[in-house]
Formats: sequence, structure tokens, C-alpha cells
Amino acid sequence: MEHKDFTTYYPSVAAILLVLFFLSSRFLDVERFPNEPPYITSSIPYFGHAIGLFLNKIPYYNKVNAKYNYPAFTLAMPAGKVYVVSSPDVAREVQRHSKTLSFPWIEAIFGVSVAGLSKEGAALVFNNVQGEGGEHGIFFDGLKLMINILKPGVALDEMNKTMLESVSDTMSEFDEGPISEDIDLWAWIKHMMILAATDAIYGPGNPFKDPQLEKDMWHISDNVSSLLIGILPMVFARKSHLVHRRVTQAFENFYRHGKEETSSTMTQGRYNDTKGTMSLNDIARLDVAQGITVFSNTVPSGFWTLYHVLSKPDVLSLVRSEAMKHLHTEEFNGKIQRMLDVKGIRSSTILESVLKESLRHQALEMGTRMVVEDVVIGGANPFLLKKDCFVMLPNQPMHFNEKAWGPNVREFDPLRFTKSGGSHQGVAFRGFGGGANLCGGRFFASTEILFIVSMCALRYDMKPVGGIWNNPSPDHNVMSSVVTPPLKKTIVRMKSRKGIEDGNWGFRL
Ligand code: HEM
Repeated sequence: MEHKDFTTYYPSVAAILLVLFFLSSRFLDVERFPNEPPYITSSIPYFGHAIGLFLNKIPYYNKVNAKYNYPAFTLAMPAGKVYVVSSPDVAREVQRHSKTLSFPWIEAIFGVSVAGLSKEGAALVFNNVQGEGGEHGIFFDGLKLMINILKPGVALDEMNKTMLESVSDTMSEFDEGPISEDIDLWAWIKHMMILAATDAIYGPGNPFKDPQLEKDMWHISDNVSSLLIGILPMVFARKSHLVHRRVTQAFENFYRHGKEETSSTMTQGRYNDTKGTMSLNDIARLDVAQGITVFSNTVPSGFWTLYHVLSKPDVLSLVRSEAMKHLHTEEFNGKIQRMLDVKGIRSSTILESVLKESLRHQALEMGTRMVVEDVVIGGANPFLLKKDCFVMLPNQPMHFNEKAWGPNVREFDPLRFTKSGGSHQGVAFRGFGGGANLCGGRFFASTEILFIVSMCALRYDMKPVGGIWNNPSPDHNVMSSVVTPPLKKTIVRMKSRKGIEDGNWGFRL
């Protein structure tokens, strides 16, 4: 029998591919409706945008936006269509329709998938997600409780106190020698912030005191997408699946041994609202999902704020002089006590502005909404958004929109968010999201970050090994947060600053 070389078939293979290409662009396309945001076609029909997203992650939306510069546009993909909003004016309209363009539905879907809840557990979470069917629902009540407790008040002060004590303990490890060894800034801040935040949430029985469990939770947080895909997790996400099981078991033990009794009002409240209704296994799984909320955004925000402060001499001296105003030095039993007034640093508009400006530069991923019913959103160009589609609000085009921020949009201006920083379009700042779903944990997270940054600025000289601060770049592969961790390492050495190296350091709340 004659064996033909494969090249003989090239013309026919090419012809078949060409026909498939045109057929797919005609028949595989999603249904289109008049007045939807303009569709962006891809050179590879149907799969092109999905491939683009897979290869570029969230920056793919920014790439498309930079090319077309539409206030909103539509991308058709195999899983359905996605509306991308890139202008602050349209983002404001999205926020105005917070019930029909729902964030709680996104949180519930994400929570159920990442937690890997049982069918019964998932049904409880999906029942009355945003209060549409009455006063109560596991998810609805849980979110309300969390947001209430995390508002400024007694319960938040209690959590802040535990968190600040934990941070102070970790920092005092550097009081020993005149100069530290090489420190991986990300690894250092990651452990310090997570231990402190989870001590505040779970109290003395905090499962994340176990270094293995902390490592496990980081693995889950950094590999969320593998759990979200959900296809044969034991095959395609084996490590995440096994690690998830270990963290879940630790939380089952936490509740089984009554350790929630010495935890925060938030953890106690959530446990009391779910026990008896949900299985212990599902309750423990929800803690894994909550862990992602706490781990994923807070620590990178802390890292990047510290990085921007340390690497810019003018910002560092501004932060030092501002924090110094809230440092009280006293003598007690012949020993100097240096107490940082936390309420003072939290009321400083300058420190708040440095944090927000850091988030403007680094909170570059996106917000998401689910279209619960067909809706026309207003504004200069009304758009129809269809039920069951997703709305993506990538932060980068809003955070670097010249119309919203002025001609110095690309600069790091530490005073941008103070009165002297001039005016800007408030809705364009997406660091903590916006509208009805503004981040509930922002007071807690900001206190932790500003305390760490102020303490580091006041107490230490921190210098990069090699003498030059090289921006470690955001790691866009981590898709669980709006602020991503650094891609590269930043190695520093720290030593106590001359003149204030003696005495005990503490805080007042
Ligand atoms: C600096 C750290 C943090 C950042 C940058 C951040 C950012 C965000 C963002 C962007 C949203 C979505 C809002 C939207 O799309 O409009 C959000 C929602 C939320 N965050 Fe945070 N977050 C942080 C820390 C935390 C912490 C530590 C907690 C809890 C302990 C928390 C609890 C929440 C809650 C409950 C919501 C949902 C609010 C709602 O649906 O009404 N966040 N956060």
C-alpha cells in the first residue's frame, strides 16, 4: 500500500479548517441583542477571548480596552458572554443597580465552589442570597453579621487589640541585634499579617498558629482557580484538594473542641447562626472560603504599601513625620516606653492617602457582578445587560484614567487623596470596590497595614540588599484577589534607627 507523506494532505486539512473557521464564527457565536455594549470580535472565532484570558489573565481586559477604548464592551466566550466596564461613569451606573447587578451572588457562587460545600450546604447558601425572599438566609445573615462587626465599634476594637498585640510580638523579634539577617520582605510580612489577622478572628485556638496549616491556606489562596474549575479535583487539582481537606479537618476540630468560645464575636456569631442548620463539615469548609477573603487581599496590600513607602525617600520621610505625631514617649519604672496611638494614625488623612495611593497602583485586578435580571443601565450611553451574564470591572483602566485623576495619573502622589491632592472622580478608585458592596473589612485591614507601615518607618532603617529597590512586579497568576502578591523577591536588611533604639514599643488603642 502506498504511504502518502502528510504534506500531501495539507491543502485538504487547510480547506477543512477554513470551513470550520467560518462555520464556527457563524453558528458558535452567542446570541446578540441590540443595545448591548459593542461586541469585540477576535481573530480566532468563539475561543479567541477565552485563549487571550487564559494566556494573559486579567490584563487581557486591559489590552482589549487599550485597543478600542470603549466605556464598556462585550466579549463572547464558550462559557457565555462577559460585559467589561472600563469607564468610571459606567461603573457608577453598575453600582446604582446593586440588586440586579449582584455582588452577593458572585460571593455565594465563589464561596460554595471554593468551600466545596455539600449539596445541602450549597442549597442553604443559595437560599435568599440578597434578601429577595425575606429576612433570613445563611449567606445573607452571615454577610450582614460580618459587616456589622467589622464596622468601627467595640467588637472591632477587640479584634484590633488582638491583631496589634500579635504584630507587636512579631516585630519585637528584631529588637535583639543591631542589624538583621537578610529578610525576604514578602515572606516576613505574609507570616506576620496572617498570624495577627487570624489570631484576631479565631482567638487563642487559632488553627493557623500551626505553620503547616498557614502554608496550606496560602496554597489554597494562591491556587483558587484550580478549585473553581471543579472538574475531577482529585486528578486536576490533587494538591489543592488534599490541602483543602487538611484545613477543613482543622476547623472541624476547632469547633468540636469548643475553641470558638474564646474567639471573636464574628466567629462566635457565625457559628451560632449555622450550627444545627449546617453540618459541621460544611461550617468548617466555609472557614476555608473566608480564609481566602482574609489571606488574599490584606497581605499583598500590606506588602505593596510598605514597598512604596520604603522605596521612595520623600514618601518615607512624609510617613515618618506623620507617624511621629502619634508616638508618645513616657518613662515607666525607669524604662522608656514608646507608645503608638493607633486611633491617631487611623485619623491621619496623610497616612490614609498613602495607603489608597498604594492600592491605586497595585489593586489592579477586578470587581465582578452577576446580571440577575435583564437590565438597562443609564448614563450617556444606555446599555442592555442580559440575565446570567457576568460584568467585569477591571481596575487598571479606572485607576489610570487621566480624566478621572488628572495629568499626573501615572505618578505616585502620596497626597493624592488629601485635600491638597486636588479633586478626582471618587468612583474611579476601586481598591475597596464601591457602592453597596464596599469592602466590609477595610477598617480592620487598614488598621493592620497602617500600624505595620508606621512602626516600620519609625523603628527601622530598611534597605534592599544590593542597594537598589527593584519593583518586584505584580503576579497576575494569582486570581483570588484585587491586589496580587509580588512576582519577584525583595530582600532587605533592617536595623533599629539611631536615637530610638532603646525602650519598649507598644500601642494605645
Ligand atoms: C486591604 C485588604 C482588602 C482589600 C483591598 C479588599 C478589597 C475588597 C473588594 C475590592 C471587595 C469587593 C467590593 C466590590 O466589588 O464592590 C471587597 C468586599 C468585601 N470584603 Fe474586602 N478587602 C480587604 C480585606 C478584607 C478583610 C480583612 C475582610 C474581612 C475580615 C474583608 C471583607 C470583605 C467583605 C465582607 C466584602 C463584601 C462586602 C459586601 O458584599 O457587601 N475584606 N473587599
